[in-house]
Amino acid sequence: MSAASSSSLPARGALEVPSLGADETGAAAGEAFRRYTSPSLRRNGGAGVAIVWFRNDLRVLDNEALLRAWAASEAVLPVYCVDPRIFGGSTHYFGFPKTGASRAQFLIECLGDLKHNLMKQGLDLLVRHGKPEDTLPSIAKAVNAHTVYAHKETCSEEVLVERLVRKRLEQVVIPHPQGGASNQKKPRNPKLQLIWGATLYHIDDLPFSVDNLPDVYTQFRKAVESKSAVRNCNKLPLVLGPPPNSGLDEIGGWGTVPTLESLGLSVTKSEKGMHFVGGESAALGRVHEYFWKKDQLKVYKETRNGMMGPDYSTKFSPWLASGSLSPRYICEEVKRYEKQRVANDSTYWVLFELIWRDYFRFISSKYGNSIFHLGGPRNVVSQWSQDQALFESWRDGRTGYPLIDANMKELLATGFMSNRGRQIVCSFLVRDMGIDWRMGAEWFETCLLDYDPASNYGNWTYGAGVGNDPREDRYFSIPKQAKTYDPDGEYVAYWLLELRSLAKERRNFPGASYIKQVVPLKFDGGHQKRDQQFNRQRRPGNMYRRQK
Ligand SMILES: Cc1cc2nc3c(=O)[nH]c(=O)nc-3n(C[C@H](O)[C@H](O)[C@H](O)COP(=O)(O)OP(=O)(O)OC[C@H]3O[C@@H](n4cnc5c(N)ncnc54)[C@H](O)[C@@H]3O)c2cc1C
Ligand SMILES: Nc1ncnc2c1ncn2[C@@H]1O[C@H](COP(=O)(O)OP(=O)(O)OP(=O)(O)O)[C@@H](O)[C@H]1O
Repeated sequence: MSAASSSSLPARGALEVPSLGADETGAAAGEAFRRYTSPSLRRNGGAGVAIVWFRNDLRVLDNEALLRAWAASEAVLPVYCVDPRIFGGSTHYFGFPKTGASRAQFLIECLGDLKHNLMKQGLDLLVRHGKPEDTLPSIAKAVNAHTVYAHKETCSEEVLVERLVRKRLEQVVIPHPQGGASNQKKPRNPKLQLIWGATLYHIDDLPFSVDNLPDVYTQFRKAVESKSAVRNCNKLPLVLGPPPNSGLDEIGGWGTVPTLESLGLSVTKSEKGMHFVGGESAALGRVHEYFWKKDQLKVYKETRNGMMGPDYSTKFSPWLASGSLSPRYICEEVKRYEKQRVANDSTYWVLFELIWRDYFRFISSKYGNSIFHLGGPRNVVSQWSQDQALFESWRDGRTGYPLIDANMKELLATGFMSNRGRQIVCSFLVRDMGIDWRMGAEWFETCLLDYDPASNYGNWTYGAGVGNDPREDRYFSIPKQAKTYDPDGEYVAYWLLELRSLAKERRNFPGASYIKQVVPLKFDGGHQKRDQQFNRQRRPGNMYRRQK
């Protein structure tokens, strides 16, 4: 399938995703909220104050932590901690910025929109700069919160923070709220209540324990599709307010959503490509735009391997990663579309891809830190280089291969790259350059708007041939990929101006008209045969050995 036509991106100026504008976006979000509001929902005897600690779940719709807090209390306090480890820290091995400026900007927009949507529900968002384990206990003490509700994460950095928050909350003492049974009225500690909510399929509904998760994706998918059901989205009451009426002044009021400058970051808005608008409203707007307005869902499977413009794929990933969009909401919209318009392979395929996302999330739980280690979950031993000059030529889009360079420039300029592009640049870095795959993964961690540890490291370990599934060990031939997915060189000429004047068939093969190639390709002709030969050579026991 070739890439979408260049007419889908203007030659100058970035295209907003969604491209609806504020009014239409607001209307689409409002309509979604109306559909999911149930006026008959009532608090069920809740007492006292509950805190919602927002993490990667920056939404109001289908946010179970928020709803559980509402049901269990008389007043809800939503809190977000601007964690210096996330906004100021570095990646683990190679010290790149933990969160690049583009993603920070996207998250700031998510927070602004979350605050807005919470206010519409009679609440607000308390924003604090600091580590959750330092800030949440003092907030809990000030408002006498009996519980902190939050979504459960799976990777060790986030799990460590959960552990620290729990421990520090145990050191806080609060009085018991009025009205409980008399034997429960002694002072107590706020509890941390963690809720599973990032995946399409709930972890409790899997037909196996996470430790017994199949290592082959297809087995996982078939099992959940046949034996599990996706839960319904949680309905919202008419209002979620009020917030607590005392204690907030003591801790300095609601605080403000940070700006890029306040985080010591700056970003130059790209003149090209896509500009993603952060926030739950934009996310709901994008679902409306892609499914209903542009009616793209029915052709998704045919277009999804494209590289140009907003509509070859859903572009839901940045909102899914920040939690501004619930995968269950997407699923319900797919079902609604299938009823009202058409059901075909394409409508199903979006769910197929969302199951990949689930799969990597569960894999991160099963395999723990090994998804971040050089040998990956299978502990594969191999020779890797950390050649800085080669890595930088990849990072900056100066390899001499237009398809690689265009993709890397898109990533740098916009924080996004297509799935096709990601597979190609990953294969090039690890197979043709022989560079330590973690350098690539960490650079993606810095740049991607949709960075998600499980999906990023899961896909990189697959691409590097060290993933949990030994059969996933593929070499992507650059000439073959260029001919198939960018036959007229539209994509490379969009990102590399110097190629525009060349004949279409030469843009991906410019020879001396373009910069010198930094490495030869492992295989550059007779692609099919060579690809297979390469894969055979890399099987364990030859280039790869398994560690005993
Ligand atoms: C090396 C590499 C690194 C990646 N890093 C990330 C990452 O950090 N975060 C991330 O969300 N995705 C990552 N992906 C997966 C995939 O490239 C993106 O999810 C996808 O390109 C996002 O665009 P989209 O929303 O238009 O996807 P669509 O094609 O519209 O797919 C719909 C949704 O399905 C999910 N999905 C699709 N493909 C995958 C996949 N291979 N793995 C997991 N989920 C998938 C995503 O949530 C996506 O939004 C990576 C892929 C590779 C090869
Ligand atoms: N959310 C995350 N994003 C990126 N990396 C993560 C995340 N969670 C955990 N990691 C990585 O998991 C690894 C955990 O490191 P840690 O030192 O705790 O354990 P380890 O297994 O001994 O690893 P190492 O020996 O490589 O340091 C690190 O590579 C860390 O960066």
